[in-house]
Amino acid sequence: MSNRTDASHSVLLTPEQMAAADEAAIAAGAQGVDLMEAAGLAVAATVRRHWPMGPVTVLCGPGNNGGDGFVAARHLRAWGWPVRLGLLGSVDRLAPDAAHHAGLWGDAIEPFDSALLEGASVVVDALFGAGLSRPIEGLALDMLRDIAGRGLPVCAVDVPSGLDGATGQVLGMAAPARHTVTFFRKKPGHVLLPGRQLCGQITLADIGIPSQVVEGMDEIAFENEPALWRDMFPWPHADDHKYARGHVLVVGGEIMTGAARLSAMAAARAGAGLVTVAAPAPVWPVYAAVLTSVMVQPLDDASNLNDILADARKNVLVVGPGAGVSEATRQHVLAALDTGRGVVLDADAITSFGPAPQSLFSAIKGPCVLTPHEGEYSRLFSGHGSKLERARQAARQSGAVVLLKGADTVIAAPDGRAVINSNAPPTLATGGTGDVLTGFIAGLMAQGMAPFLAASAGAWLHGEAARQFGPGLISEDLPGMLPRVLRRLKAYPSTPGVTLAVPT
Ligand SMILES: NC(=O)C1=CN([C@@H]2O[C@H](COP(=O)(O)OP(=O)(O)OC[C@H]3O[C@@H](n4cnc5c(N)ncnc54)[C@H](O)[C@@H]3O)[C@@H](O)[C@H]2O)[C@@H](O)CC1
Ligand SMILES: Nc1ncnc2c1ncn2[C@@H]1O[C@H](COP(=O)(O)OP(=O)(O)O)[C@@H](O)[C@H]1O
Ligand SMILES: [K+]
Repeated sequence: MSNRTDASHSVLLTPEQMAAADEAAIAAGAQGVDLMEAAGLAVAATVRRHWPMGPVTVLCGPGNNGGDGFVAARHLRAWGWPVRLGLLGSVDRLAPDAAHHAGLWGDAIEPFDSALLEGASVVVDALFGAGLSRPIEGLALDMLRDIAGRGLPVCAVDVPSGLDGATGQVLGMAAPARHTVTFFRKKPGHVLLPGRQLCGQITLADIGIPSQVVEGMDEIAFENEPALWRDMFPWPHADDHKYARGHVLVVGGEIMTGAARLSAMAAARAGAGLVTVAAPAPVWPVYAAVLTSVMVQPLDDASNLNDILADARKNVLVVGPGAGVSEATRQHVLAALDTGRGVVLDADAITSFGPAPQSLFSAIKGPCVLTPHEGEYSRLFSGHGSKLERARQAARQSGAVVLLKGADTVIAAPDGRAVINSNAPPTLATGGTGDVLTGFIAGLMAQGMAPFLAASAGAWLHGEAARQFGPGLISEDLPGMLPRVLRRLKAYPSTPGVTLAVPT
């Protein structure tokens, strides 16, 4: 079993990449039947660890996922468990590795119908793996519905059958599992929704595939964790002064003044040396009255924004939170992008370009992060496929790092690097938390962190701050939680291995 001490375990392989990993392992001398033996043993061990001994029903499919089921059944039987096994299809049509293990099982194979579920205290779902090619139908569909309808506890092999390992979407039907055992590396579908919720607790089993088989694979995605970016995190140095830690400028709005203030406070907590809000002149006193460490400069019109931007030490510019959807916001965005400095665009800055996305994309030349939620995404982009693919397409198209928000936030860079964030609790579904995330990212970029790393780190810190706060969260609570989260981050062991930085 993996103990996750190495960042390479946050690699997510698509089913195609996993098949390539299997092939590479076999080309390097591993035997398919041995990989299957290790996989099925890991499943049996997971059942034994999490359930008291009792009647278990193993449901085997026609492919290699079913092969793992035969192995698991054999081990559980050897450990004294009462095991019933049903096969979808016939033994003589099994692929060679699965047929080998069906032979070793050498016990009754029952007809594939609901009688198999009678009296079962746990069901091992070894029908289909992560690479499912078409929607579940027929007998398999009936069986999965029956399992779900009875509320039987399930231990899934690789994925709950019906879950598409590439996208996290359900093809036809999937019965929710309490535990899912997957092999070598997780797949995007284990982390993206709704997949993540269907898997229950995930065990990542080492089945003897050497980790080097991943080297050289293109377009690998990662599950977000500190090991990926912690070594590039901008901790303050002994000889730093405030200007060395960057200066974030947040362009504030006239009506929704809270949003920019949340971003500003968040940028300051993330460690920016200085934070300024450029506040529309009529509401300048509103901002000034409640901000203390954050400075406030009055903003009259676009030309005045250029005056404010003339100070090149303002190295990261935030536009969008509470900005209003308007021509003025569009102009502020273009002025910010024109500086070539770091820019984080959120909310109204994104929506303001809904009618003319290309005019935004052509203006993006420097380091830039776009942080759309799904609604904002669909105003700028027409990407299709999984959330991972849609974020990647948007990053390629815009030339910016795109952070596509939600419970399974995806961060993608124009060069194809991608991270899926999995630590965000649903208490974040409350107004203003996105403004805070924008500020975290800007604050990290101001201290020199590259946009993709800052967005990945920002999303993790955001989720962690919410998690540690617990129930009752409102967005104002998040910046104040950051010191505690940063203390924890600092204590994280340094893990050489995979990082998100572009190799130089
Ligand atoms: N050497 C290997 O390749 C290893 C594979 N392992 C297991 O192998 C699995 C992958 O094996 P496979 O590629 O055979 O995939 P599956 O076991 O998912 O089976 C695919 C088979 O199911 C059929 N099928 C697909 N969708 C269907 C549908 N909706 N309705 C009916 N039939 C459908 C396909 O035509 C094909 O025959 C992994 O999930 C894992 O459990 C493990 O044993 C580890 C080693
Ligand atoms: N159900 C959820 N689980 C986890 N995180 C969530 C959930 N819903 C929203 N979030 C997170 O909360 C934040 C909301 O941001 P956003 O939609 O921009 O709201 P606002 O504009 O009010 O700040 C994002 O970081 C998003 O990923
Ligand atoms: K399965």
